[in-house]
Amino acid sequence: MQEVKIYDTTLRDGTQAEDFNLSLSDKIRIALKLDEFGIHYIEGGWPGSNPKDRGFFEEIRNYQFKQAQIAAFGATHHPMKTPVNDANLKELLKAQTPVVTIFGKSWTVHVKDALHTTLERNLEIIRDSLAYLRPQAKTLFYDAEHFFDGFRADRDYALATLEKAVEGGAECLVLCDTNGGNLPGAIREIMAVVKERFPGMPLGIHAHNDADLAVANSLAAVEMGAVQVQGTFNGVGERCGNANLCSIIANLCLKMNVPCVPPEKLQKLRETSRFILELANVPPNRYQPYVGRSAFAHKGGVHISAVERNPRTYEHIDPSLVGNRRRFLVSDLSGRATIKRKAEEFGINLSSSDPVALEVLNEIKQMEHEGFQFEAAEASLELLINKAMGSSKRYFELIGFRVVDQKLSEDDEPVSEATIRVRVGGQVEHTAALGLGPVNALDNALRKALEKFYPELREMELSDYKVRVLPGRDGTASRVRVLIESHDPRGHWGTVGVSHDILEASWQALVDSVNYKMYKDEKGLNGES
Ligand SMILES: CC(=O)SCCNC(=O)CCNC(=O)[C@H](O)C(C)(C)COP(=O)(O)OP(=O)(O)OC[C@H]1O[C@@H](n2cnc3c(N)ncnc32)[C@H](O)[C@@H]1OP(=O)(O)O
Ligand SMILES: CC(=O)C(=O)O
Repeated sequence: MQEVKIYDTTLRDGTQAEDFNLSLSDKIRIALKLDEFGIHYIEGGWPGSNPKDRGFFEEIRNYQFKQAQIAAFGATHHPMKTPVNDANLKELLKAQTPVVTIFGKSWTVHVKDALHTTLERNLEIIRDSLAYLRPQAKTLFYDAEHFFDGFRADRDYALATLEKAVEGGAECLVLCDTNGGNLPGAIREIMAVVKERFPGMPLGIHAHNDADLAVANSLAAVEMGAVQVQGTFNGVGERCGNANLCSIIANLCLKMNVPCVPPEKLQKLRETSRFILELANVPPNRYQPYVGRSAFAHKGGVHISAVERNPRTYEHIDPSLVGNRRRFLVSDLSGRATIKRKAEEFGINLSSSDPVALEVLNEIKQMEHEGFQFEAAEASLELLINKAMGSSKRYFELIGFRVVDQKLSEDDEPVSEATIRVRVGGQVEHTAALGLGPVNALDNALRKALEKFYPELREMELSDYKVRVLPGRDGTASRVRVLIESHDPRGHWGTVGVSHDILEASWQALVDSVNYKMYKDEKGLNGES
């Protein structure tokens, strides 16, 4: 199949997503990352829209790109203006990008109701806008907004808009499913008509995800001969998003054998996806196909037992091809094979026929029934398996703790204070500490008591603390589950506690976290549990 060029619009259409915002320097860093990954075109923004986007185009000129070409995006000229006096078109040229992309109206409803002009005038606008840009634009693309909806409403008119774009000098006609409501069958049928009408003209696709079909529609367009696919990393974009390039690129390379990015770059897919989310401060979707944390996570005991024997039984590709990894989750859906596999991951030799494996399995099932969850608390799980194997070490013993929360008046912030007594070896340590809230006070007091014996605890920090009220009892009498995530310079790990008492649940998770830190340091492990 013919090579498909990937046109990334994360920096433009991506930023039209709710809660997805990028600074100018984020945009530059993402553009460089996309270039490194092997993307062909990077749409940097709309220079006629705002100073940040104009700043982007000024600054990006100072960087050398390996193969990516930067595109500036904008609309055809305003109906009441001519191309020469249209500020938007002028800004597009001032951006001095190797690629200019403009969108125009294909749908009669849009021409009349959104643009407030006549069908005839819109045809002129399209042709004249492109013709004005043509002499100065090295590469000129035309995004036919709402093309599929427009075609269904008035096929001849929609095709006439493309004629005008070709007359104006467009080098690629990018057909857009702007409202994201079309089905792959419609994309195929309409692409077939356009292909016949414009033989030899490169076609592209720009699909939105409102019917959850943007990826399928983009791939259908490629099957019909599209040579350019527009989309965004992680599928961010206006409303429900744009076609997700992570899935499109992986599917083109691994399922359709269509060359798009260099094969060796595919292993950077997950890293690139994460990099962009990190800069936008958006939490990753763990269920995202190919690149999500759960994309190759196996939970059902039957699945794990089979994947152990042959990964192909429950994996559609080798996760390493896209830079992801296989994970085995322990839960009340596990079997002995899961425990054996998990123990192996922790460097513990435990056969699935060993009675300890069954003992651990039953204990986990009982604990999960009580509200524990080990998927995000693998450090607690590792300690539990060690204990069952008789190889756990007790680093300290609690003699007792007391936590006091005092609010002296309505206007005062509450003050939390914890006192704790622990025994380490033969020595008893008695300390007190204040904190921002009772859990923090308890954490501070415990560390203060232990740091004298275990100075490495100073480099450990809690990075996340989550409380979840478990169903079953009413209101404040409910059981709660506390999940704590901790880290040190070498890794991070999760621990869990469950109780009717939020402090007790926090204490359990806290103790596991401290014990795990000392255990992993002793074993020379990096964490990541
Ligand atoms: C399908 C897409 O995703 S297209 C990209 C959408 N992205 C954005 O809108 C983000 C950037 N947009 C902006 O910064 C602003 O909307 C601007 C600068 C472009 C325009 O701002 P304003 O001039 O204040 O207009 P406003 O946003 O209120 O309305 C849009 C204008 O664009 C016009 N317009 C819309 N599409 C087109 C088009 N294809 N060609 C020419 N004009 C168009 C509308 O008719 C309207 O002008 P009017 O009010 O004079 O009739
Ligand atoms: C051009 C564009 O962003 C769209 O039609 O969705």
